[in-house]
Amino acid sequence: MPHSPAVEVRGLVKRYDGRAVVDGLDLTASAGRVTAVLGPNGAGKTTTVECCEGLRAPDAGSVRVLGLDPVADGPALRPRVGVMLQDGGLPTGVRAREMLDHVARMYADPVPTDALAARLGLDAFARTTVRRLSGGQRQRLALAVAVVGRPQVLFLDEPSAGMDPQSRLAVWELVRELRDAGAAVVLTTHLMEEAEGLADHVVVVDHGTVIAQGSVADLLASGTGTAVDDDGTLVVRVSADVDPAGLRERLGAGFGVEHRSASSFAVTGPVRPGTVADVTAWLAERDVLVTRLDTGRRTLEDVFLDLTGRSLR
Ligand SMILES: Nc1ncnc2c1ncn2[C@@H]1O[C@H](COP(=O)(O)OP(=O)(O)OP(=O)(O)O)[C@@H](O)[C@H]1O
Repeated sequence: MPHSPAVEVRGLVKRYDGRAVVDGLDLTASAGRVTAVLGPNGAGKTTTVECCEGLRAPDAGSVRVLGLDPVADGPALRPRVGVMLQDGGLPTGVRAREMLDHVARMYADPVPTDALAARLGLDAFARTTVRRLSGGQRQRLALAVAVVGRPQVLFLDEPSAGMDPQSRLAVWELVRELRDAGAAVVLTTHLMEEAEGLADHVVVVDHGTVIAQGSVADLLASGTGTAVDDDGTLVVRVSADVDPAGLRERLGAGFGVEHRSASSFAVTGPVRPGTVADVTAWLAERDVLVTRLDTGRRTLEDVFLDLTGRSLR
């Protein structure tokens, strides 16, 4: 089997108004693998993917998809590449199912649309025009349109953004199947859970360039944070919102406590069995139930924040 990468980006530069929003970016994606591109808002992910899709021409560097130039060889690539744009990118006056059937007719060997519509739950809004679809429904239709031609390369820009949990699971299952069938899947996402669950290879982009890459396991192992060997993170999910600030005093010096959401907080520091006991006792005194405890394992989100910092873009 030939092993040239399905997508190969070298030294990509894209400027807007003289500002390089993609600045010497390298990216490789292979057949039969899901490559997830992560990065803060404005990092240059969509611009990079749009250059791969032939929607934007690079200012410098090279982009090859299946060995071809996405701009110059667009007509040759179109039947072999599936694209799901961030805003759906579908014409708004067409009914959902007509849209899918119309696109399917353009391919020699499309996926049967009845089955595809059923598994992505399109039947419930088959006769609704794209304009009237909810955000998540539009995303599901856009995904169906992207995959109906059995693409060898599939670009998904934030595929599950705005989707309910049921749809997200259906999308993940479909992406895994396509990957297992040999497609090269490139997806951008802000969902760390999506990257952890789907990606064979993760590329972290910031300020238009790649700042880290590898498998999820590689990235978790290569933690760049300040944690010393002895330190760990205890992520605590709770049944009721609780301000964990007082817990810091209880745990003493060397511990940090971070409120993450209404139902979770994280304790960082030299986490020991006694620490877990202290945390649960402190919560019990407040009549708050622990619904989940994760110990000792940095998450992809921890790594991502270490790499890209905490300032808003
Ligand atoms: N057509 C355009 N004209 C001018 N600036 C643009 C254009 N398209 C994108 N940009 C800018 O390029 C930068 C990168 O945008 P891009 O959409 O690639 O980021 P992203 O990583 O996909 O971000 P997000 O996570 O928010 O989707 C941003 O600062 C954006 O404002």
